[in-house]
Order: sequence, then C-alpha cells, then structure tokens
Amino acid sequence: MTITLVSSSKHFGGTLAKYSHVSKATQCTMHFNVFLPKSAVESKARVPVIYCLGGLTSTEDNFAQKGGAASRASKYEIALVFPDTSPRNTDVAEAGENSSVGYSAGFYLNATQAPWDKNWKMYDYIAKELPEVVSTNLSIDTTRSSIMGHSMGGHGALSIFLKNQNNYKTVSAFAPILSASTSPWGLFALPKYLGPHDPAVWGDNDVTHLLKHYVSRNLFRKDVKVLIDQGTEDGFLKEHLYTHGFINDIKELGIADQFEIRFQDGYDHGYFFISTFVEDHIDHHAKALGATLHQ
Ligand SMILES: N[C@@H](CCC(=O)N[C@@H](CSC=O)C(=O)NCC(=O)O)C(=O)O
Repeated sequence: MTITLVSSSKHFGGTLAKYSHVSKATQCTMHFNVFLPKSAVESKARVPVIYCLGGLTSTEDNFAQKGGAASRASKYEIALVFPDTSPRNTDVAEAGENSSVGYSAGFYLNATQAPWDKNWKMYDYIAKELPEVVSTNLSIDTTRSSIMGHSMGGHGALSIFLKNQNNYKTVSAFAPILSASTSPWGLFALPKYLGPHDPAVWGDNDVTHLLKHYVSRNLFRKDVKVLIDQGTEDGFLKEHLYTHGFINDIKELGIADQFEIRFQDGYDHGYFFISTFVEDHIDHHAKALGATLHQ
C-alpha cells in the first residue's frame, strides 16, 4: 500500500500532489491527485476529505486542474482526492477504442465480463482501496469523508454514497448521469462490463434503481441532503442524464425534500459550469463534515 510521489506544487497555501501506486483492485498502476490544505502539510493535522470523481474522457487531472475546488477547500482545511476514472495501461486491446467504455470510462463499477473483469474494478478501487491508501499514507481522516462527482462521476458518487451511507457524510453532483442503465453512454458500456440486460445486475449499478431499492427498505439515510447542479444548456441533458425523470421519481418516493436540484440558467456540461458553482458544493460538504471556515 505504498504510494510514490510523482509531482507536487504549492496550491492555496497547501499542496496539490500527484501520486502513483499499484492497485490490488484494478491490478495496475493507478494515479490520483490530492489537495492537502496547509495544516495537513505543515503540522500533519489529519483533515477531512472530499473525493471528487471525474467524468468520461477525463483522467485524475481534469477535476483537479479545472474544477476550482481547492480555493474554497483550503479555507475549511479540507483535503480533496481526485482519482483516475479507469484503469490504465492494461492488456485490454479495445480499451482505447471508444470514449464510453474502457480508458476514462470506468463507470465506477465492478466489471464481471471478459476482457474487462480483471482490471475494471473501479467500485472496489474508489469505495474500498483508495480510502485505505490515503488514510495510511497521508494526513487524511477518512472517518470524515464525503463524495462528489461530475456526469459519469456524479453517477459514481451517488451510487457509491448509496451503497456506503455510513462511510460518507454527504454527496453532491454536477450534471450527473442519474440512470446509467438508460443513458446512451451506459447502454453502450453496461453490456460490455456487466453482460446483457439483467434488471438485478444492471439495477445494482444504476443510481435511480439503487435509490428506489434503499428507500423501499427504509435504508436511505433521513439526515442526508443531496445537492445537484445542472446547467440548462447542457447538450447531454435531454438524452443522457435522466434529470427530469429522476425529479419525478424522488417526488413519488416522498424524498424530494432531501434533494436540492438547481437548474443553472445558460450553463453547459463543462468545467466553466462546475467551477462557477463549486464553492457551494464545498460549503455543502464542509457543513456535513463539521469543518469550519477560516477566512
Ligand atoms: N465525448 C463524449 C463526452 C465528452 C465529455 O463531455 N466529457 C465530459 C464528461 S461527460 C460524462 O461523463 C468531461 O468532463 N470531459 C473532460 C473535460 O475536461 O471537459 C461524448 O460525447 O460521448
């Protein structure tokens, strides 16, 4: 579980560093970026953490470099962990052929189908292995964790939160895919990762199905508030994200009051949208993590 420092830059009084490590879950070398605030760097204070999951076509760099989250996180002394979005440099020849499956398209699930089932274990990597890696090697207190993500990463953040509600204080998302099993991106990737449509298997990897599952069993935490921002000019909104269907679903489930879904006028799917509203998301997480603002 050792990690190797690849690069480090001073950033908002702390550091933004890139590490590599050999992952048991994905059986390959993985990279992640981590923002550590000043107190974690200078006095090794163990700080709370927000995991920030990127979307399709992204690496560990997109959210770290374009999301603009570190400025606000530094004021709360919160760490940010930016994982990669898939395994890399594997033997899977077709992994680089399509932007919806393979490299940069891990969907934060555990693949069961060859040739993906050896390395594409991104659920295990993010939910189980990475917290151990950062807790063991860095000044991070993983008992105070939360998670957010963008698009495919929003779907990942919400799914991982729902399956591990005691491990994360809260969750938020930017323009999340809200139903992987009906999104054209998911309809391309899921058969390859999980096999032909099987409601139980695909449902276990679909946010809307998971939410219905947990609510119907009274297993959706009542104290949690979920923040979602969605741009009205997002070209993926109508076909790929299931946002309006999800809003109807949470109303029918009687849990709409636990979701703040904000439509942001004129914004698209990209990082200019994310960086505009990221401070609100950091505030949302800081409140749940019990972090205080130092101006
Ligand atoms: N080429 C893809 C979509 C490309 C894209 O917009 N990727 C988004 C995430 S989309 C959902 O996960 C992204 O974050 N790209 C990286 C960036 O830095 O902007 C397609 O059209 O299928």
